[in-house]
Amino acid sequence: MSELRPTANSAQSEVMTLDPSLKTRIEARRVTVMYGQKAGVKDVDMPIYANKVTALIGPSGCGKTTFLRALNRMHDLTPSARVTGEVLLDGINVYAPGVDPVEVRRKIGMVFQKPNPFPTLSIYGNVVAGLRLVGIRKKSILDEAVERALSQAALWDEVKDRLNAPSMSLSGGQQQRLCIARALAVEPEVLLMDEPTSALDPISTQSIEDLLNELKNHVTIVIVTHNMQQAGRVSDFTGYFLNGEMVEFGPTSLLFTTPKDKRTEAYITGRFG
Ligand SMILES: Nc1ncnc2c1ncn2[C@@H]1O[C@H](COP(=O)(O)OP(=O)(O)OP(=O)(O)O)[C@@H](O)[C@H]1O
Repeated sequence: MSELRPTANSAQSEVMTLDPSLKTRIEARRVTVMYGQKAGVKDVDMPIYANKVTALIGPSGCGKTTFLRALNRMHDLTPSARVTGEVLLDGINVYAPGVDPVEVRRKIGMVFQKPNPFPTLSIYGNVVAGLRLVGIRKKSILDEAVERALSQAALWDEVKDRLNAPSMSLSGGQQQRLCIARALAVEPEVLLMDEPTSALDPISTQSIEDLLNELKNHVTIVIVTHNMQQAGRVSDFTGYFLNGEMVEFGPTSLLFTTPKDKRTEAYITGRFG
């Protein structure tokens, strides 16, 4: 049955016929993540296009987060997890011997479900944390990075007069935008977002959703969401996962209106999941 599997190549060539200007930033090839004897995701092929938002959707436990974390080697930090297959970032396999996982995570940053600013650091201190870690000390460079990253995260105007205030003095939505600014400060190429609005109120959710549309001018975005309406609002491409497999991938507008697979159709019409 493997010839029926939606491969990155088949999905890719079809999508690129629709828009030949698309540039592939990441290509996942046969990515499998095992937790002990159990597969979290199996043989996933998927293209991630540059400066687009790609949503990963599917019912709880289908492997969305597992796949997302495979993209920037986050599973290296989970002793029970083992990843096989390839993740090509601009053509280079991030799992190849000699590739530094810390550098991979600088290029492919991550924002988590719950806002997690460093609680003992100020707003400014949070944004520059990654830059300080790599030895950048010059105040003018750090100041510039703070203004740029906070502006990109649509937080600058709200905090520019209190950059030294504790990060925990911000609202939940502002804390999440601070975490986005922290991730952007090191100028990643890709930003992975794992249900970034699930802990936020509707107004903060909307401000993050509005932000994504602007952010994709600077960075490629992959977002896990269990909210199909959100995927429809924010994403250009969508991958539908079920039982650890990627069932279907395509432009969001097509996948939501004319899904090719009966299982995708059942999910998006609410008959399942
Ligand atoms: N650290 C782990 N150890 C063992 N099994 C795990 C681990 N993390 C996830 N799993 C299993 O892998 C499968 C996929 O989980 P995953 O969290 O990726 O799904 P998900 O689609 O993101 O779910 P949700 O929408 O509920 O967050 C599930 O069966 C889950 O129980």
